[in-house]
Amino acid sequence: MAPPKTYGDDLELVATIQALLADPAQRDSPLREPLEQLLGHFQGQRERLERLVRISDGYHHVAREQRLSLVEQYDKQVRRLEKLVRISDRYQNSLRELSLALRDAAMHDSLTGLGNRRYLMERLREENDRTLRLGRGFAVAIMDVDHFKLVNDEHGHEVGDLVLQAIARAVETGLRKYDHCGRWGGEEFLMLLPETPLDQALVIVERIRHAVSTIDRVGEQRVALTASFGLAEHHGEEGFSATISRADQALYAAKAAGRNRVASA
Ligand SMILES: Nc1nc2c(ncn2[C@@H]2O[C@H](COP(=O)(O)OP(=O)(O)OP(=O)(O)O)[C@@H](O)[C@H]2O)c(=O)[nH]1
Repeated sequence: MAPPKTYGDDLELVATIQALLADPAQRDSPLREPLEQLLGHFQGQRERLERLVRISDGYHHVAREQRLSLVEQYDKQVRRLEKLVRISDRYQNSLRELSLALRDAAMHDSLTGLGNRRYLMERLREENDRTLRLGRGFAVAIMDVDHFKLVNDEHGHEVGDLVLQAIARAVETGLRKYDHCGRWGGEEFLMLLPETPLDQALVIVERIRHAVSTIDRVGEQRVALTASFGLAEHHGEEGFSATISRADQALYAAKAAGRNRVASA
């Protein structure tokens, strides 16, 4: 089988025809006219082919430009996205910090820095769940400053505030590191002693009662302070509200019995 014709073969043929037409010996040849037509046809084809090549080159050029600009656009978008991610990360971090600060503020008493009632309720729920799971009880003590109204009346509200802060420090210092304490309201504080039977809790609460009674000065002001305590041990079979009620009743009993003492229920 003959090999396929190439463009080079065609050029050779064109050169042969041109040589024939240029040959003076062939001037009167009867083939001259068809050869001239063939040459014209070849030249027409060649021009068409060159036009096609130019168009194709142009098309490739445009496609290449478009491809480059697409790559650039893509890179730009990626950089923009990376920037957005960085901004969003920073934004989320500050939101997280803000929400932690808000949570902290919502859980703490601003005067004493201790946990507030909401904080204490969370700890009570946790300890209550632990008791239900593991069967270990906990003790609750409620402390109320004795005749605190007199402190305010005699020394003013500001000194009253300082007294509450000093008492908060005495309570914190007297507790173990795994105990919880907070301001239950006004001049009342609540202590939560995990996994502590009543007799052990009594020793700890007595220590705090004594510490409060030794506060004799806040700032420049001399003061005489005592506090009364109601203590109750929580058992799995009762809700923690019932334990708090019992501690409250014991506190009233301590007040009624003359204050500056611990009563247990
Ligand atoms: N300075 C100050 N006083 C407070 C604060 N919260 C409550 N109090 C005061 O605490 C006093 C509590 O008085 P009472 O409930 O009558 O009790 P008490 O004088 O402590 O007497 P007993 O509890 O019976 O020993 C009130 O005068 C309140 O105004 C506070 O944040 N700062």
